[in-house]
This record gives sequence, C-alpha cells and structure tokens, in this order.
Amino acid sequence: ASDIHEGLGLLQHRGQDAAGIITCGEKGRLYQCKGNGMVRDVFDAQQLMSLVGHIGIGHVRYPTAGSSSHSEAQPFYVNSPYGIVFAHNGNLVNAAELRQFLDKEAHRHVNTDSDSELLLNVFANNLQQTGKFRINEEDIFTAIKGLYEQCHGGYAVVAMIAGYGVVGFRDPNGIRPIAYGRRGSEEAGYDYMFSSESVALDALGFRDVIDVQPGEAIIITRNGVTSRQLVSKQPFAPCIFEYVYFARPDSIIDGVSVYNARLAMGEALADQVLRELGADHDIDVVIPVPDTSRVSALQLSHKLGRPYREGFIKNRYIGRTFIMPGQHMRRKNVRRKLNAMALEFSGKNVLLVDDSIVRGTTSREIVQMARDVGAKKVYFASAAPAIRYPNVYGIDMPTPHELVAHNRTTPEIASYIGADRVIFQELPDLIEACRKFNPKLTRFDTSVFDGKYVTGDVSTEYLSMLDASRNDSAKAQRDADAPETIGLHNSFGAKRD
Ligand SMILES: O=P(O)(O)OC[C@H]1O[C@H](OP(=O)(O)OP(=O)(O)O)[C@H](O)[C@@H]1O
Ligand SMILES: NC(=O)CC[C@H](N)C(=O)O
Ligand SMILES: [Mg+2]
Repeated sequence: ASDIHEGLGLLQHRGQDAAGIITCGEKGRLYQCKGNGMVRDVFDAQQLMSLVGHIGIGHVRYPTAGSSSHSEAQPFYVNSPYGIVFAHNGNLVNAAELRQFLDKEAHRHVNTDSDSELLLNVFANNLQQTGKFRINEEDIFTAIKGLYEQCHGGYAVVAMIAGYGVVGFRDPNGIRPIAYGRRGSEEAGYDYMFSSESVALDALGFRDVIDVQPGEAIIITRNGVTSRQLVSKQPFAPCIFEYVYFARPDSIIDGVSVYNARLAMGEALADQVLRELGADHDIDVVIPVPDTSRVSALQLSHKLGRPYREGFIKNRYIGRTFIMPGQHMRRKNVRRKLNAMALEFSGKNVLLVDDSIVRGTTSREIVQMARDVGAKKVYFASAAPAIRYPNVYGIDMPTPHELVAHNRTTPEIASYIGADRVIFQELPDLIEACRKFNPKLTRFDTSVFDGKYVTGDVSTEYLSMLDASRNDSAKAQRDADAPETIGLHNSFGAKRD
C-alpha cells in the first residue's frame, strides 16, 4: 500500500477529485480505502497500515462520466467471479449500450453512473462465461478480447483478481497511456508495477519500463509476466493532449518524453509567432502561465531571443484548475493560484505563453492581471491549436459551447480574453513536435482540434447526450440534487469535503 500510495501522489495531477487503494492480503482477502479528495485527504498513516498484502491497485479520479459521488471513487469491486477489483482511466463512448446489455442480458447489477463500473462488469461477465472453478491466463485473455469488441472509447485499466494477480490492458487504439516496470525485490525475484505515467515507476525505482501496447493485455502473477496481443490492425492513436497538458513533463509516454515534446512545441510556436507578428515584432518579454506551459515558454523565448521571466508566481498549495469540476471553482482558483508581479509587467509588451486555451478561464483572468499591473501590450500564445470539439476519451471537455474557440475566430478569441493578439500553434506543427521523438507513431487522437474521433463511432446523438448531461450546469444540478450520495461506499475514514 505504501508504494501504491506514493505512486498515486505522483499521479495526483491526473485526478484531484477522489482517490482509492485496494490491496489483497492473506487468503485472498481484500482491503479498501477510498473516497473523495486528494491523496493527502483520503489516506492517513493508520489506514495505510491496515491495507495489508503484497498486491494491490490504486486510482486517482478526474470524473468524465457519472457524478462526483463518493461511491464512484475507484477502484471498484465485484465479488463474482473470483473477486475482482478494477481501476480505469479513460471514458467509454458506448456506456448507454453497455448498461442495457448488463441489465437485460448479463443480469448484473450496476450501482452507480460510472462508466468504469460498466467496464468492470463486462470484464467480470466475460470471465464468468468461462465457467471455471479456478481461473487461468487463457480465460483472462479471452475475457479481455471479448471486452475489446464490446467496449468502445479510451481505456487504460488495472484489475486485480483476488489471490491471483494483476492485469493491465489498454484500448485497441491506445488512446490512454499505461506502462509497467520491474524492480529487484528485497526477498526474491521482482516487484512489478503498472502506471498511467512512467514518472511513478521511475520515482519508485521500477526499471525496464515498457508501454502496454494498444489492444494488448499483461498478466502479472506470482509466477511472472505473460502478455498477449489481443487485437491488431487498429490505428494506434495516443491522446495528444497528454503531451500538451495532462501528463507530467518527466514522464515518457509511448517512447516520447513529454518534456522533449513540450520543448519542441515551444520551438514551433516561436516560428508561428514570427510568422504572425514578423521579425520586427515588439515583444519585450516572454512570460509563462505556470505550471504546464513553462517548458514550452522557455524554449520559445530562446528561439525568439527575448528574455524569459517568471512574472506569475504560483501558489504551490493549489492544484490544477482546468480539471476542477465547476466553472465557479475554476475561476476562483485561477486568482488564488497565480499572482502577477508588477516589476515584470510594468510598461512592457509581454508575450504570455500557455500550453492550451480551453474554456478561456485562465487566459481571461491572466490577461486582466497582466494589465492590472501595468503591461503595455499583452500577446497570448498557445502551444496547442484552438480547441473546438469535445473530448470523449477521458479529458472532461464534453460541451462545445463551453470552449472559448467554439464558433469564434482567432481575433474573436483575442477580444474575449482581452488580449491584443492570440497566436495558436498549427495542428501539423503540434503533431510533429510529438512524433519526431518516435517516428513509429504515425497518428494521434487530435479530436479536440479537428473533430475526428479515432474510434470512428462517435455519433452526433452521443455528442448531444454528452453535452446535455455533462455541461457545467447539468453537473452542478446533479450534485445539488444528491449531495450526500454514499451508495455502497462507506466514507468512514475518508475526510468529507
Ligand atoms: O482555458 P482554460 O479552461 O483555463 O484551460 C487551460 C488552462 O488550464 C490548465 O492549467 P491548470 O491550472 O489546470 O494546470 P497547470 O498548473 O498544470 O498549468 C492549462 O495548463 C491552461 O493553463
Ligand atoms: N479520469 C478518469 O480516469 C475517469 C474514469 C471514469 N470515466 C470516471 O469518470 O470515473
Ligand atoms: Mg495551466
């Protein structure tokens, strides 16, 4: 549990709403602690001590489906067959159909609105079909192969089967990341760990890190590692937004260092700035919007030959604002998180650099803050192109009309956020900035920029349903209607927020 806990701390930037760990101790007994909150809120030393055993899984949640209820904190558990616990990163696009199937055909009870609980039950149902008293690897591969046909969307999964081992698998397009590594054990042999990002493996001393391939499944038991490629010939299209914003810079995902990709984005963005403003531009200083844009902004400033200055100071105790659940909370937190120093802005033409402009919450506040402390001109450059389409694979951008670039031209965006000029990276340049470090990657999921969904089955009906059920006011209404939902989860021990 202590390793998993540390790993979750290193993945905190991927989900701030809920956290959980389930371990498996002697006689296949499971031990659980989960609830809403950050890792530091959900676990204390005593709880960690009571999570006994040598195998386990954990999760940090950033909801993309269902509600923010405690009962949707992961990992999820089902007792049959064998006792399975399950953690999922991503989002399913055919959840409604799966819910029907589980109800009408598989006769499995699903207790929440989480898509991850559906995925678990499809897996459990497929395992059940094999009808064995004791499970074996072939059965697990068969179950996952079936799941790959049934479940559409983005999913990286770790599952634990009580007393047996841990399984990791990744959707057939490899949209969401997952890797595993090994570490010499104090006793004998190796410890193994899966992680969404290599940073957790790296920091905990796990080496020989391998990315799980799209459509592959890996089973780790006492006897070692078995892998199987279960689906092939699907386009491998990892989510490009991992490189832009989501992942930590010190992670390497699918052979591409996130840090290197961000440097390259900054370099390409400098060229774009020069194309748009000309070589005789009047930028005095380049200022990043902390945290994520720092790496790109630094490289951009080098290429532009203008100084890089930390004009915004970040409060280290405030998390990420974009992944917060409501607009009110996001807006309030931008000012809590960032403060502008007059001495870097006063009387200067500044180029603010951010990794992306999504809802415009950050950029609008930031531009105003820069002006309040005396900036002369405020240019705003984004290392990602304009985001105009919803994400359906695990980044919570469900609603086009909440996106500042939706139905707006670049000058209109500039006027909305109050900047003198906005400069966006071009999509081919963003793709090249990531692809150049691993030419084997021929494709990415770039749907938020171009509206092309790699799974090919994202209908307009689905997008309208997503918009209606997950826009900010629908989410707020749902949480207001059922603020105390506990469901099957007893939140004892996890602090309530
Ligand atoms: O246009 P918006 O809707 O404001 O979203 C974009 C902003 O949100 C993210 O920052 P966030 O504060 O989440 O995290 P960071 O500290 O990693 O940059 C991102 O880095 C942008 O700054
Ligand atoms: N960020 C995630 O991994 C989300 C998982 C799942 N879709 C949920 O909403 O709980
Ligand atoms: Mg940011």
